[in-house]
Amino acid sequence: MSHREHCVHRGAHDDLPDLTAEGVTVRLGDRTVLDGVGVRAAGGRVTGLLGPNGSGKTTLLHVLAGLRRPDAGAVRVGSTDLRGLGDRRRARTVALVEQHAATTVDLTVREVVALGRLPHRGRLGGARHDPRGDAVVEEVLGMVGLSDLAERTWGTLSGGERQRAHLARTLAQEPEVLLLDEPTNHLDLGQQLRFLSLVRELGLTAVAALHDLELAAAFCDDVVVLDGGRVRGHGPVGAALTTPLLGEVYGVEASLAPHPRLSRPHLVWDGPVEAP
Ligand SMILES: Nc1ncnc2c1ncn2[C@@H]1O[C@H](COP(=O)(O)OP(=O)(O)OP(=O)(O)O)[C@@H](O)[C@H]1O
Repeated sequence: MSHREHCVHRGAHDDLPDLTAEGVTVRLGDRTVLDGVGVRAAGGRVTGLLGPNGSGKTTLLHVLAGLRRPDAGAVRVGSTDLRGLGDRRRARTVALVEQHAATTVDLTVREVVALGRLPHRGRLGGARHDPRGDAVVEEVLGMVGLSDLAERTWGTLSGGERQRAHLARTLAQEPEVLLLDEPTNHLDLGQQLRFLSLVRELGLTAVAALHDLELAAAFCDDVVVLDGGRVRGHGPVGAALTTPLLGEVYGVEASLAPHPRLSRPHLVWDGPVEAP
């Protein structure tokens, strides 16, 4: 059963919602970190959030997740404004796999993943009530390939296993939109490819901040390129990642070329842009 099918709040024939941000501005101290950012992450597609260090990716993800209130602008999932949702409803709508999520080392993997069920727990006669909780936890552990490690304590996991456990905890929330902040940091190449393949297979509306443009070209349907808190490029990978844009934003001579064997683009770079 796919993750999409087991989400009871979504009918089998419903389209997945778009995530849209309009005019999002965030000021921190005397700096404008996001400046009128407009983004549309299309339902069921994987959108890469790109941009150099400090361009505003993490700040935008926090706004998209409803964890940071922007100074101006709004975020919607479908037609629902995130500002109108309480914490529990919001957590069932949009969920973020954070870059440096802290976790208590003594918890087992299963207990960590079960934390994702908190927004689904109601109260029945004073007791916590989540009739589907155990089944969902088992299912998402299986999806990320951690069923065999479910009883291991957090402190004993490798970096790649922790990334997958964080993803499983987020999937246990059963969000409609999945946000990921640098999910492949610290993973070896094989783990990077498996992790992003898994994200694609989920079929959710997903937004992933990525530094690796080759991974973005390979796994994303669309990209948003931020620079200095503004959107510099937005659209399908092949149309958005142009040589002039890569030169202006990243200061590199690079272009997308057809992959020699696969029907997808890959990134070819020559080096830094020559100084004029
Ligand atoms: N509390 C703060 N006060 C002032 N400036 C801040 C604060 N937090 C972040 N910033 C600045 O906001 C800008 C955007 O930061 P953000 O972490 O969103 O960028 P990023 O694109 O995710 O960066 P990286 O790729 O390096 O992780 C940076 O210049 C950062 O220094």
